[in-house]
Amino acid sequence: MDLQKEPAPGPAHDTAVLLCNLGTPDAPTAPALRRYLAQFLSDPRVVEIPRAAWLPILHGIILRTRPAQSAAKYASIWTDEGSPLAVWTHKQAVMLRGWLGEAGIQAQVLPAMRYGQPAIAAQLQALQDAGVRRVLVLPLYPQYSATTTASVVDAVNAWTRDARHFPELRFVNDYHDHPGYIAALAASVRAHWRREGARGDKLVLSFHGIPERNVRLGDPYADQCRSTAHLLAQALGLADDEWLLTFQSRFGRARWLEPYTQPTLERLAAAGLASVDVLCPGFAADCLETLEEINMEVREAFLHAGGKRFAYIPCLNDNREWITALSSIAQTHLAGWTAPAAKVQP
Ligand SMILES: C=CC1=C(C)c2cc3[nH]c(cc4nc(cc5[nH]c(cc1n2)c(C)c5CCC(=O)O)C(CCC(=O)O)=C4C)c(C)c3C=C
Ligand SMILES: [Fe+2]
Ligand SMILES: [Fe+2]
Repeated sequence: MDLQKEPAPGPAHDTAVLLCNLGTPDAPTAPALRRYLAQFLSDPRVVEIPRAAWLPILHGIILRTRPAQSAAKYASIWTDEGSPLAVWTHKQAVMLRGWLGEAGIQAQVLPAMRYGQPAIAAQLQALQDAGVRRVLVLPLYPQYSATTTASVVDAVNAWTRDARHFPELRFVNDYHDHPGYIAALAASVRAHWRREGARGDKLVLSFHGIPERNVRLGDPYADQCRSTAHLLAQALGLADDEWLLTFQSRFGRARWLEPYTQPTLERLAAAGLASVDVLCPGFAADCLETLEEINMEVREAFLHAGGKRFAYIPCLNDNREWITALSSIAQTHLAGWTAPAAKVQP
């Protein structure tokens, strides 16, 4: 699938939604990973270490070893259509366009990636060239973090800095407590329980981590993850000892948000916890961090430590209730741009 060109632009509309996700390598190979990780890890929003100290470590150490290791992990989740993150984001853009159309809102919806392709700048340029005058930037991060959401805003601003006349812009900061998002998560957990015919002893809600220092400096991410987790547990009617919030994907040696997913599950398994259901509510689409890290690495660690049953609940992906929520989030932010013109009294 050519993600750069899809979905087809369709009839011209002057309003658009840019559906932004993190991005993914072009291929599960070491050279592709080197390009992707070089862009990703040199973003000052992602690694907040002074450039002069960080860039020699990045280029001298990390980019010599990590690309091959990460490529092998990506190879284990790659599909005929490409990287799951790209495939799902693309599908979400197509569906959102259809859902908005059903609601009487004619807007183009394009997927865009913060790192890799299709780049945010290229998609904004394509919209501008197609005559779009208003763009809603919707990052697919339910919880705001400077490492992710603000970095998308930076990429948009880098493009506007070079443009003489750019479209009117709006941004969605987060949707961590949006009732439609929480309801879609709850429905997906209930559907999983029904499919399995059983519930685990605990529902584990694993969010991507960030450095603990970022939170101390004012990043609202951790609070928003806790808020999402509580709202979801409440929607499912879970008692406090029936669920658990953890943070995954630690990078480097600094302290990140705790409790860490894998060590926590290993400790609980060793202490006799037999069965878990695991959901990653902070990821709008399945990707390396969910399919490989959680459903392969953490699964194996849990079972190895004595756990008996590890059931992974997929991300919202193309779930219809979720696309309805996404459409509602978009509509709220499009208000006034796409509403039918008000009748002017003579
Ligand atoms: C180095 C620091 C990193 C921070 C901070 C970080 C925050 C963060 N990331 C996501 C979502 C995703 N991250 C993904 C992969 C990934 N993340 C990091 C590092 C940091 N992330 C790396 C180096 C990688 C690449 C893979 C690897 O080599 O380990 C992905 C998956 C992308 C895919 O192609 O499937 C997602 C999604 C969030 C939400 C977040 C902060 C809130
Ligand atoms: Fe990450
Ligand atoms: Fe990871």
